Amino acid sequence: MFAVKIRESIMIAHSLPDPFFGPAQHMHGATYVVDVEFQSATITKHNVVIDIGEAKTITKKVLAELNYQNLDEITKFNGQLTTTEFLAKYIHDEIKILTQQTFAGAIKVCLGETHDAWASYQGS
Ligand SMILES: Nc1nc2c(c(=O)[nH]1)N=C([C@H](O)[C@H](O)COP(=O)(O)OP(=O)(O)OP(=O)(O)O)CN2
Repeated sequence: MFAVKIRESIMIAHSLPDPFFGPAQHMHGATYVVDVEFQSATITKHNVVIDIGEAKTITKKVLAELNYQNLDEITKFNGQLTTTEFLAKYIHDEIKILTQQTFAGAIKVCLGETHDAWASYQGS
């Protein structure tokens, strides 16, 4: 299996309004390190999984909607607990849509929320 991984980061604010999350029920900030891995059993005629420039451009486009935002104010997240797992899948799904013409492999999105905690979503 081949893979290309790129890294970006975003800063957001949000709350997780459920007693399950203890103090994180209240508004707080997070800086996520966002790792996006493009996986493929084959490589193209140019011997790449995906052009790294394209991978970064598309990832930045998806993240731009979230960066410096209060996620509680984003209408499409209404009623959702915007956990790291939820955001990893959301970012995955958006990147998948934007790469549907150019990349047929699997995508894994891993969000590092602190130096010692991560969550990820891997598509098929
Ligand atoms: N599986 C997840 N668990 C938690 C998430 C998450 O996104 N996925 N998010 C949070 C909070 O947003 C925040 O990042 C951390 O909150 P905090 O209560 O300080 O963290 P801990 O649960 O690690 O710490 P304890 O205070 O020991 O409970 C929380 N969990």
